[in-house]
Amino acid sequence: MSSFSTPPATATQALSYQPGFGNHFSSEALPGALPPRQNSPQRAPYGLYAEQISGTAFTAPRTENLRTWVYRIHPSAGHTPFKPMGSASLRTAPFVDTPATPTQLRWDPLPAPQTPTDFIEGLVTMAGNGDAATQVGIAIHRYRVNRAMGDRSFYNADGEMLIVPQAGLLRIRTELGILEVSPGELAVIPRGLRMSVDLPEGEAAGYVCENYGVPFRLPELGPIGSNGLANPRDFLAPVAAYEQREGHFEVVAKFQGNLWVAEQSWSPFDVVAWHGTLAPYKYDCDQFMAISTVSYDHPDPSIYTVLTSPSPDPGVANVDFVLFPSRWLVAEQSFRPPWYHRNVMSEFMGLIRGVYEAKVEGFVPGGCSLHNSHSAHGPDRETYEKAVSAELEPHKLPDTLAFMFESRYVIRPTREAMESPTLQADYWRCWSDLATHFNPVRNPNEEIQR
Ligand SMILES: O=C(O)Cc1cc(O)ccc1O
Ligand SMILES: [Fe+2]
Repeated sequence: MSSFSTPPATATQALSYQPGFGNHFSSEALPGALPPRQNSPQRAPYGLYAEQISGTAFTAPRTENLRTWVYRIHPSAGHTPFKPMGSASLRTAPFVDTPATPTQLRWDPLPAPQTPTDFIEGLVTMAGNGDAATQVGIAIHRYRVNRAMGDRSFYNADGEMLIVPQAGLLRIRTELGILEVSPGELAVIPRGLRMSVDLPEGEAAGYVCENYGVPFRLPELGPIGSNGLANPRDFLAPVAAYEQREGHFEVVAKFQGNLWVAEQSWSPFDVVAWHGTLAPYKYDCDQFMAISTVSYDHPDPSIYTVLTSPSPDPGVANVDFVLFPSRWLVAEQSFRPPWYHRNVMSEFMGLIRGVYEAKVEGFVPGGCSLHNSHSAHGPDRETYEKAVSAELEPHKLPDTLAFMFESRYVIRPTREAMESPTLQADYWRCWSDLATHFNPVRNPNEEIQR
């Protein structure tokens, strides 16, 4: 016997969400399913089981503390013992199977899978750093998938998952409710929360940043003030949505770098009500309030930080998630694209749509690039030539959305990424034919009035 409190995965009915970043949310799919004044009453409403899921140590400071109480049909513990399960291309840090190269790297999109492949089977680890065991660093994966997870669910004890779709809608069922996430939006699934990814459009591709460190939060705004960049109210958490379904359900765990699978005879998405601060969420990148110069020069890309996972050193990120959206460029007397640079932090970039402002060609939607600590990079030749001869009128960057995972730790590519046919062998050539303009006897800038 099965019954649904929510429509099945193919339905198109709009979902409800609760707005706000880091709120203490409350949601019940049946009236009165949340105990009115305590977390763990002798008997929970409707005969439900109470269970607490914590995302930080019990004793973490209030401002950082994440935990949620769920009221569910079955407690989560009732599954068979976990058995090891292989994984095709999913890897976990530390990454030591191939030396990290200082060469600039760029990849084409992943090819379409040849066999039915779900979201977990389709994760291909590109690079990462730190060590999942000590909760430091990240792993960066890509996915290209064509099969719904259906009655297979997944939780990741190694880190939270920032999912950045590039193509295809994701319908993510979680214990706390359902998120639908389109290209141009992102989703964050907290460490340990069970989820299942279905594909209403049949296939999907995108990127995942698995964050072993402290959970993503909004960056400080400093002198920007109390508004701007990603505004808290644009983050959306789901509402409680439970399934009461019996059958054969798999729970896949990612634990210390390995996948494990257990079985149970009921859907893990059986939470009827919940309240708390630990919640999955989504964000529409088109809501990002971009701030930049209205006078001169190109600001550091940290001005486009959406979310940050801090490291113990103030201002230095385990990982920042940075967006490069469509926006107006108005800088006067300035070289407007990103400058040439060597960054102590390491930069992994992806492209959702359009053309990235520093690369005329070769960096395509679904592709990615890696410029590691102190590896020199910047605009390709054509971008440079256009930028130095451009009329500096106000100019709107046409529809585009690129992003960067920037980390203080060197981002080591995996052996699979280095041996992949998608690796562009000639990427380095985009800078090799930059012309020399130097002329020691004539400085045309002397003719320009400042
Ligand atoms: O390398 C890149 O393209 C990312 C980047 C963008 C920018 O505007 C300034 C610095 C930077 O690293
Ligand atoms: Fe850069």
